[in-house]
Amino acid sequence: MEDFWQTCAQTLERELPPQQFSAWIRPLVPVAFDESAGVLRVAAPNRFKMDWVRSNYCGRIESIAAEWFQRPIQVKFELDAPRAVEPPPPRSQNGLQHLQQPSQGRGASAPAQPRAPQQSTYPGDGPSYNGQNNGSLPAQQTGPYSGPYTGPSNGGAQHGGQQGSGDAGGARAPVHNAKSDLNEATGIYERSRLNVDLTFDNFVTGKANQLARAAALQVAENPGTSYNPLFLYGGVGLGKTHLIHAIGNSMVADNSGARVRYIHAEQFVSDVVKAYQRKAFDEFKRYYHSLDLLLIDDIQFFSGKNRTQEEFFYAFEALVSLRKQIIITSDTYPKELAGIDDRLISRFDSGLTCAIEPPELEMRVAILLKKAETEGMPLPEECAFFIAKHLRSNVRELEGALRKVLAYAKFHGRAIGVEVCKDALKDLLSVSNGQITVENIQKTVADFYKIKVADMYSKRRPANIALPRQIAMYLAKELTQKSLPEIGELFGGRDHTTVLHAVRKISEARTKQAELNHSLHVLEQTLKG
Ligand SMILES: Nc1ncnc2c1ncn2[C@@H]1O[C@H](COP(=O)(O)OP(=O)(O)OP(=O)(O)O)[C@@H](O)[C@H]1O
Repeated sequence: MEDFWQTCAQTLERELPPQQFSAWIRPLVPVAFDESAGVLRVAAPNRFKMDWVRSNYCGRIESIAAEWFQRPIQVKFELDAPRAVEPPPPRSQNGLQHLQQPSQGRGASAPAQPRAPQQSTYPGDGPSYNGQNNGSLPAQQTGPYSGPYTGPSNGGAQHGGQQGSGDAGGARAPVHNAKSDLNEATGIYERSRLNVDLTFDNFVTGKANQLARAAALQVAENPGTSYNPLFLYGGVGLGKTHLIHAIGNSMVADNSGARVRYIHAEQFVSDVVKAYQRKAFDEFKRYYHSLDLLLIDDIQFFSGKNRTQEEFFYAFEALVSLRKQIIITSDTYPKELAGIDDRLISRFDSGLTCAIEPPELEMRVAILLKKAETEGMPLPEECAFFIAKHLRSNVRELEGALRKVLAYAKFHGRAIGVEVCKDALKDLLSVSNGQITVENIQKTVADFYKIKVADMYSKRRPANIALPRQIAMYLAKELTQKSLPEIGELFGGRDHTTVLHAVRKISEARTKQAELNHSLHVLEQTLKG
């Protein structure tokens, strides 16, 4: 594995600009290689990097691995290093009321003078800005916070594969003249961190996301006036990030002068940390409060970060009062967010909150067909159905599977058909089929609702048992290949109509009850490991 990783790293080092290689590939550590399953596990130092690397480099690493091992290899990313620590709120625990003055305590050890965060361990650490600070230059600080807001911080956005990044979150501070250079040299996409590839045009719509898409379009057409904030939530890989980039791209297309900024919440935390280190909150505010559109992704990362929440609160108030648009994504709906101040939660709730659900079969098929077409390798419909039937959880997983099938067919010189899909996805399919059994579901749901597993088969019908049992039946139908009678049998010999009733009831209820839907997401993710 080490030999492979060395070769892989060398290959990528040759292929990528040095900043990208240092920022994204160098920090990766191979963890284990499961020879029989053909699965290589690789650790990334934080979630932001993990997601980025997964979205942008996974395919390439897998193809290098396929060449090296002479067979398809699946690369799985996982988290490695501890999370960042943000500065304390200025004076009190309850955060939002107290703005300026960094506090004492841990913060007291922060530098008295602004300095370049060269030793930064914050999660948003990224590469230097588009090669302008390539590491050979000494990091200099011209003003307390001159970098990120003229040449914005690395927000984790994806610019058509051209990863730009700023100093906030970067391993180094901007060079002395970065401000003027960046103003001239960087275009709108570098400033906004928008990914030009994520648009409304290539966002496939279905029941699962039509409301969210309609709201997003409405907001893109009438920013600041229709729904403010727009709060989109849903499980991993369901298209939240795609949709908010689409809004940003649409707004920029309509008005190239619009001040748009996409930022991942972890990066915002990192910006707060830097503003604190450099005593540069004025500049921080000037930048964030002057945007026309702020797109902030995965707000759940603000959990427990009081100072960040406070700064965000002020940015929020400033922008909304100026009728500037804010769009937020999260893995859950506002009231369910843990460790977030109530005042923020009530503000998140004050605009429009929309869920994005896992895609239904037809939508999964449509997504696969569209993605394959974009790749220039049309996929026969029966293959799209085959993949979509077996992989149900999210779009990212579908994309990964499609990449595998296309690479496998190319590598083995075979025409794409269901047999190729079966071979290419063998490991993936056997893992997911093997893991999720009805027994597994019964146990997981019973644990989740704190009832006995035996209640899954019993005839008892109090509500606190009946509902989890119906949920378990629903999940059994969704996540296994069992028929309704088979499921009924495994639930204490119940009739298939009882199972059908449960499946219909839960699938309808989850579209209306956000809390239930969230619990189902958690259960689905748990079961899928
Ligand atoms: N409806 C869709 N149509 C086309 N592509 C989609 C759709 N939904 C998601 N995708 C693609 O799936 C991938 C994952 O989507 P995205 O990153 O937007 O998910 P997310 O909900 O933000 O996930 P996370 O919570 O993990 O950040 C992206 O490549 C995105 O383009």
